[in-house]
Amino acid sequence: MKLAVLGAGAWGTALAAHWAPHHAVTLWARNAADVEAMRRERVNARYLPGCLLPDPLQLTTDFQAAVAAADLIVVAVPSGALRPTLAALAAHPGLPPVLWVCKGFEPGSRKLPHQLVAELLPNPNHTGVLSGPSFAQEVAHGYPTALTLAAEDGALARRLAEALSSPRLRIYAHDDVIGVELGGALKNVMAIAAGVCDGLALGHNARAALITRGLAEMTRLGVRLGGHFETFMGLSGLGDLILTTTGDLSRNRQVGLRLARGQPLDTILAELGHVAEGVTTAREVAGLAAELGVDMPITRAVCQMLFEGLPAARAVDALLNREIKAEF
Ligand SMILES: NC(=O)C1=CN([C@@H]2O[C@H](COP(=O)(O)OP(=O)(O)OC[C@H]3O[C@@H](n4cnc5c(N)ncnc54)[C@H](O)[C@@H]3O)[C@@H](O)[C@H]2O)C=CC1
Ligand SMILES: O=C(CO)COP(=O)(O)O
Repeated sequence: MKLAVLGAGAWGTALAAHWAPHHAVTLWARNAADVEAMRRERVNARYLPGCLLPDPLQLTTDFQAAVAAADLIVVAVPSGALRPTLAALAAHPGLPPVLWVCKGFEPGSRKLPHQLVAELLPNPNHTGVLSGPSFAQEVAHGYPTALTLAAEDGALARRLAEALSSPRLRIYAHDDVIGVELGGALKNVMAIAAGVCDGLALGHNARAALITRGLAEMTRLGVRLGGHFETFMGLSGLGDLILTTTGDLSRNRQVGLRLARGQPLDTILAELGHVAEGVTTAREVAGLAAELGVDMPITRAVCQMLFEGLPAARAVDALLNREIKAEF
């Protein structure tokens, strides 16, 4: 298969490097100097240091050429950059199937990726989402990983899951696009909360409680928005929640760990040097939940810490001392 991976951050680079031995892969980046450096050094020093880029992997800044040659497009830019990337794709005649891998809402519009795809692409039926527990560094190094690929068209999901799986990357097919997208977006907010929990050294009990109640909160909103309950128990829900609430490679968890130390958000994001989708997603989700009357106390607490300067310890006290209620 001829793949064009659009976006050369940590995740786009890792996927392109992983697939390069199995497919003809071109990785597109918008920055010419970055592409030049990657060609020369065979490493993406800024976003994925320490992972060698396989020789067959092609690197380009020529968007049109990358798209024209592809029979599958994988959009790997953050949610905030999805709209312009889809708009550029939409101008292209005879577009092949398109997958996206971002995990978040469009900042400001409260829209999920599939809603932007429906708005902008001529053939939204020919599209899908790839998500699940997958740190870029581990995929790039060939560590075993399992993902979910969801498309409205079940046959397309199955065909692409088979084509993109490798001996170290097992991809399951699914048809619940909304549920898969929501799991990936909402777990980022919970990863921030878990970072706070561990940054304050609140113990294993607290973290287990947070993960469990976080899953309840994700599922409550997710089902209300049309996702299937069982999707939240799968790889793209619980799987990714476990990974990013416990794994220090998670940038969202890192945001929480630093919030617990009292660092201001601007400093945290500047030092991170990568996107942490949970920050914008928390704001979008809190607004959406309030509008729909869905109770999301952990998300609210994350927003108060991120945007209203609520000290982490006070947010924890407030969460623990809410009115007692039934678990289910
Ligand atoms: N890093 C990871 O382990 C994983 C990340 N993801 C998701 O993948 C998406 C991308 O994440 P990362 O690659 O890790 O982010 P990153 O912060 O490592 O890199 C972001 C990349 O997007 C590029 N970019 C930003 N705006 C752009 C635009 N308008 N046009 C073209 N390129 C643009 C940047 O130049 C940079 O190369 C996020 O939604 C993230 O949640 C999903 C699974 C794993
Ligand atoms: O989504 C991810 C792994 O599945 C990566 O999480 P972070 O964006 O928090 O690093």
